[in-house]
Amino acid sequence: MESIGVLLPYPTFPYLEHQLQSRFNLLRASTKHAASIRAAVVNAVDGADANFIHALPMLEILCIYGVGLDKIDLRSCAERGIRVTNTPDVITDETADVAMALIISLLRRICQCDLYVRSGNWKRQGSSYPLTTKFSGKTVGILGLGRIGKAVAKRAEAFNCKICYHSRIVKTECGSYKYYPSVVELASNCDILVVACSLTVETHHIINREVMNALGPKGVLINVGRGKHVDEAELVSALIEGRLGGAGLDVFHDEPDVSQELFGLDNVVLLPHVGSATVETRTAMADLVLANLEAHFLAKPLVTLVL
Ligand SMILES: O=CC(=O)O
Repeated sequence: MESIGVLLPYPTFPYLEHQLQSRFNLLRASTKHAASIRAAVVNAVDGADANFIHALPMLEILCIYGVGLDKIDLRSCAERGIRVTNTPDVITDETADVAMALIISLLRRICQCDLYVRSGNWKRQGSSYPLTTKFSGKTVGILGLGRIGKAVAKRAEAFNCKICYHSRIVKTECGSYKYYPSVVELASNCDILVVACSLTVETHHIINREVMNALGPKGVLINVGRGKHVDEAELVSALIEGRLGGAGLDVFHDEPDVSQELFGLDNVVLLPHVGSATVETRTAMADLVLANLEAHFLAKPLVTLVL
């Protein structure tokens, strides 16, 4: 397959780059080589818009190194008969782990406690750190009970939490979790609201002022989905005004730009979109990309087909 042109438009995980380089004719820019590019590998954050796809007249397959489809112009792909794959399942555990880390960091003030020790304040002040908030036994509300949502629920169950959710459809296989027909009702009935749904026109800014007010001054919002699920300006106001207890965020509205006001707040934990960012998971994601590419060019069934 060394002669097959595969476009990688931006640097990525070195293992993936290396593997692509050794198996295909790896190309870095579409401009000069458009006519020889038969496959492209993109990530879920930068995506592939209509211009990107139209610039590649010979494109047969678009492999997403990630799961989110919100930055992929699926319509252009469908119109052109371009096949699309992503990397589900292998990222589920990591992303759910990060949701748990955000919850515990926020409630138990892990980042502040760490600073308390490092700064010497523990020794200087000779007093114990102020009391924090218990996680075990709380009610966790999950928005989107897909793969990641279910993995969060499973972990929270191990902490003796009660689980409730809102999804487009009732998940009959999760009968022990309480379903709420609206996000506001879900937010009114949980202590911790975890956003784990995909970003679509319907879920854009689904976490709005009303939802934040329903979650309330003791409630916390955790976002491991997409920044655009949350009205970030409203989030800043809710946190500053004390209408919302706290937020743990792995994703932001216009990342890597983060609302500056969040930096000054003590009731937030901010992560640089690292839900799936471990060596193990990124390797598994890369292997899925490679497996899909090879399957396509060997005319075998794709492993994780989107389109
Ligand atoms: O956010 C990451 C992804 O969609 O894979």
